Amino acid sequence: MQTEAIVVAAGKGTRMGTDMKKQYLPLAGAPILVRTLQTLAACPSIDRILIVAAEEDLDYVQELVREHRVEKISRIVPGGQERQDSVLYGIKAVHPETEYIAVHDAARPLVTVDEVEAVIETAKQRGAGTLGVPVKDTIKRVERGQVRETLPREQLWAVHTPQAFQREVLEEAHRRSQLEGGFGTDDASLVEWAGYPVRMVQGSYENIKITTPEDLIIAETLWEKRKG
Ligand SMILES: Nc1ccn([C@@H]2O[C@H](COP(=O)(O)OP(=O)(O)OP(=O)(O)O)[C@@H](O)[C@H]2O)c(=O)n1
Ligand SMILES: C[C@](O)(CO)[C@H](O)COP(=O)(O)O
Repeated sequence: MQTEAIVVAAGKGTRMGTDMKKQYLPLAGAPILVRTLQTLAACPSIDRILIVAAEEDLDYVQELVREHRVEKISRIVPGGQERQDSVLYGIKAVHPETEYIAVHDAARPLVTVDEVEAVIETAKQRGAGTLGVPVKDTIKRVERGQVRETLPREQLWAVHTPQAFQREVLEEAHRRSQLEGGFGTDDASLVEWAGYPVRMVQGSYENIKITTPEDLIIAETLWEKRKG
């Protein structure tokens, strides 16, 4: 059962507001993308890693992989306008023998090997799984500044990556989304929309997505704490 990881790294990092795209900023001395790739490469269940990067960054990413001796990299392919497009281009480029695909954000470098392994195992057992954590805040739905409702927190989870799927399930969800105009900020939502069940795997609150400048400070602190 071969598993390929698709690492999406083709975003612009607009909310970070730095000149350098956030996936290339250093986290404890190495680029965030490299930190993410190193963890995935250490996962026994992952056979290959495909990187999706912006067209203009393809040579730079190739150089990063070489310089940091990242293992298991199969291909580096250009991404698209939205995250969903980048994942689709990745799916189209996976190795023909791939049976399971784990999609992961380059911007989540704090994921652990155990978390990745747990999600892939879930995909193998149940077809589709995502990491996530129960929300800690009370969540309200707001329209034009007016609170409309307070959602039942016991049912709400914040969703992380990786998200892992049987290859055919992910392919069908993306194909149908493209044909019927479906849009999702994650892959699990496309798979749900296509009618497949998705299992939630509880992960860690540390698996943050580096999105705004304070996330980088938090990530540095967590990284240092792990080093002991
Ligand atoms: N067209 C896109 C958009 C996003 N991503 C990737 O998807 C992950 C999650 O996206 P996000 O954190 O929102 O990154 P950006 O889109 O870069 O951020 P922003 O919305 O602030 O521009 C990131 O690893 C990002 O590089 C991608 O591969 N292709
Ligand atoms: C996939 C994701 O990281 C799950 O939380 C998230 O949906 C990405 O969203 P973004 O708008 O691209 O940051």
